[in-house]
Amino acid sequence: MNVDYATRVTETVDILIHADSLPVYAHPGDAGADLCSTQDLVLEPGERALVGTGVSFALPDGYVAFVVPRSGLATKHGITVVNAPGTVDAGYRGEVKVTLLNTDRSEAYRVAAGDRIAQVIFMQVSRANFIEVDILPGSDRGESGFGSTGFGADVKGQHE
Ligand SMILES: O=c1ccn([C@H]2C[C@H](O)[C@@H](COP(=O)(O)OP(=O)(O)OP(=O)(O)O)O2)c(=O)[nH]1
Ligand SMILES: [Mg+2]
Repeated sequence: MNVDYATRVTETVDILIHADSLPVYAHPGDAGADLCSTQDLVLEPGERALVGTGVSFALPDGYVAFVVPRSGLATKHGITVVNAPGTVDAGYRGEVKVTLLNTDRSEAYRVAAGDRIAQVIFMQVSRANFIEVDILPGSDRGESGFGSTGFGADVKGQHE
């Protein structure tokens, strides 16, 4: 099928923001907008730090912002976000901060103010209306989990 990507509509949502510098979508269609550090710091091997971004949001009700690592920093330098995905609640009005961790065993990592340290993804979420029952409905998987289907190419329990 021939899809004309130019005619596809990208859905956007208005996000109220207070920011030193706006998060940046590096390419059209990117899911994540990069967040920048407000501070200079050095992360020694194994060290973590709470890093400011200078950004605060008033998210629409029913939305969440997830703070997630940048793959380049992770792959090249072992820099990740400890609690990924960091959850920014719709009601939170404080500065969005990033708990960076240097997982590298030998190399320190230097962050300069203005560096893009993580990215933020906006998503709609459902809140649960918990309905207590005595017995849960059955399912194929049941209580199997934690590797129950194996790890090779063959999937245990697979059916037509
Ligand atoms: O990576 C993150 C994660 C959270 N937050 C902010 C926004 C979020 O709404 C608030 C609380 O986050 P969370 O609920 O994950 O932390 P908690 O340890 O449960 O704190 P609290 O008791 O305040 O809910 O902290 C960030 O700025 N960055
Ligand atoms: Mg919480």
